[in-house]
Amino acid sequence: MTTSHTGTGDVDPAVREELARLRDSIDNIDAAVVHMLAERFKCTQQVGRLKAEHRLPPADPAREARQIARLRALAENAKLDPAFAEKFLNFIIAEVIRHHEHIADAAVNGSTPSANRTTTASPGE
Ligand SMILES: C=C(O[C@@H]1C=C(C(=O)O)C=C[C@H]1O)C(=O)O
Repeated sequence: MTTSHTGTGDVDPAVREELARLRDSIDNIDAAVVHMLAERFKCTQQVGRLKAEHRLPPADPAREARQIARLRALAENAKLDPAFAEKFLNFIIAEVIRHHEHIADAAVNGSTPSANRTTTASPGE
């Protein structure tokens, strides 16, 4: 395979069709991932509010350890790199904990998060 193409304009039509078919599936999968993540965050926001109401800590490391062990096993069965699965879950959980900290701050201090809160930078920031 050559690497000099800048697009797919000069590629064999059969190859272009196969690429388009695969990219359609990738787009569908990406949409499913976004929708599933949105549903997950709806649930975790509810957990965050419940925790804030009952003065529970934002993070639960024991629960996280169980989730990581479970996800790594699922990834291995699915032939997905378990290290990647763990990194991905940790990335999401870090964002969830950040949300929970905001919800807890808002519960204690009103809707404005406390200015002197000490948190580490979260993914995507
Ligand atoms: C959602 C929770 O809060 C945090 C976020 C988690 C997650 O995103 O799965 C798991 C454990 C907690 O650190 C929870 O305690 O269930």
